[in-house]
Amino acid sequence: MHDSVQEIAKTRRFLKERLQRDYTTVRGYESERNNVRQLLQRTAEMGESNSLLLIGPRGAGKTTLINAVLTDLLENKSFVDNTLIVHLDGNLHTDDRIALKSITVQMRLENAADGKVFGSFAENLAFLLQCLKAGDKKSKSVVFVLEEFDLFCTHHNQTLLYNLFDVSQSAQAPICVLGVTCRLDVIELLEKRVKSRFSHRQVFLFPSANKFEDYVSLFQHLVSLPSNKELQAAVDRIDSLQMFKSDAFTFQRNHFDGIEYSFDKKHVENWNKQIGKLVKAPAAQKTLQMLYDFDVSEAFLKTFIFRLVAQLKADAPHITVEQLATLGAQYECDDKVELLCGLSVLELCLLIAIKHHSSIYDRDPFNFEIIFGRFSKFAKVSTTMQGVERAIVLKAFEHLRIVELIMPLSSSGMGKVQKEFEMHKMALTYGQIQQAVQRYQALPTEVAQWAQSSLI
Ligand SMILES: Nc1ncnc2c1ncn2[C@@H]1O[C@H](COP(=O)(O)OP(=O)(O)OP(=O)(O)O)[C@@H](O)[C@H]1O
Repeated sequence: MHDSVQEIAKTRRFLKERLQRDYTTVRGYESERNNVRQLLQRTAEMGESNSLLLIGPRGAGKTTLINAVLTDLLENKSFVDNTLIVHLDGNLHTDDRIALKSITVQMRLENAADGKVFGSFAENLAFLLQCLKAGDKKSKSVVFVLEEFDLFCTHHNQTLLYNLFDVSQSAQAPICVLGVTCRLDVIELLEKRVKSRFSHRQVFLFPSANKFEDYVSLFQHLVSLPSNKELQAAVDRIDSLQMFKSDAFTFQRNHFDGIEYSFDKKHVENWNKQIGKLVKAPAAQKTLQMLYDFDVSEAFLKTFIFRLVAQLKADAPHITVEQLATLGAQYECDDKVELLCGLSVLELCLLIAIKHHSSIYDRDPFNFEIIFGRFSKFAKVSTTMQGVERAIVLKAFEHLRIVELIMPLSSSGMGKVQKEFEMHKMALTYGQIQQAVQRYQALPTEVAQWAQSSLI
């Protein structure tokens, strides 16, 4: 066999890396991509300042689109020479001071700014931009990419946004501000003075649903291995982008380093042949159809494949139909039933008591006392539950509430009503309890019988 242990390890690592880090191949969005590309080009080549918001739902491919455009532009030498890219993220740069510090670092101007005292944010930013002007040569352009743009709107006075948009509107220095967000109403979040400085250029990304055949070929593409030539191109593309990003964002860099990404030709052939067979198998098609119905997005498919690829090992060197089906089944299963199967027998007994109470009293609310009474009747005649103390049963009842399998009727009652008398309702269907009883491992027979009976 050509599938040596090393080749399998390499395959697994390569496929995982590609799924995680190949942000450069974007499918669709042609016009949106051109739009962003032209804007960046104009900033770099003509020194125009611009601002633009890229808006779309989570996982729509906004970041991917920007990275793909940047990678394209990196092939152009004048763009590389004339441009600096600064990445900011609303989740990381939670206030303007942190953001400014990061901007300074990413522009590699810590030394120039060291020891200087600035009167205002605007002064500081102006200084940084001024530093980019070298003698009488034209100034370098700066592209600011603001991920989670909406979070910057919550900063005090929106100072960063105000200043960036202000510069982008005046002729101080060529900058391009690209905001990325999933909030459609983001414009409404801007203060009046900020809004008036924004160019109101907005690009919306709405993912169009793939056809099922395209979904299957995408799956096949993502799990197939490229030939060695294509492989090198892919690795170079990813690395060139990483190298270009400034130091503050190089934490992901060089992941590809130290690994020789060349595969044995025979191994690639075998692997791809096997994948070709896999996607044609009816059982695999069924699983893919289920995934397609569940979520058509590429982001979801990639996560699924990642989990699949992670299972590759020396004694399981191929992706099989069975693995695909088992993993797919996990998306179909009921999480609540899984949770019920992890409860203790006592907790499950309480749920059975609740179920009996609900079916007798037409889903009337219940409290601990009611359920304890019902449980005690069963415990008296049972061998496994006899002698369980009340305090322990109360603890189990409270646990059911913590994991939200039962819910208090009103939160206002808390504190006033003693906890044993607080009314609750069930957040489960009878079917879910029934399924859990059937699937629970080593459940005492008497408990299972009690769950079936309608007498108690
Ligand atoms: N059109 C597309 N082409 C290629 N990959 C895509 C596309 N759409 C989504 N993806 C994939 O989906 C995943 C999420 O994409 P990305 O991070 O770009 O989304 P996003 O819109 O920026 O999400 P968020 O709002 O969470 O930042 C990535 O793995 C990306 O490769």
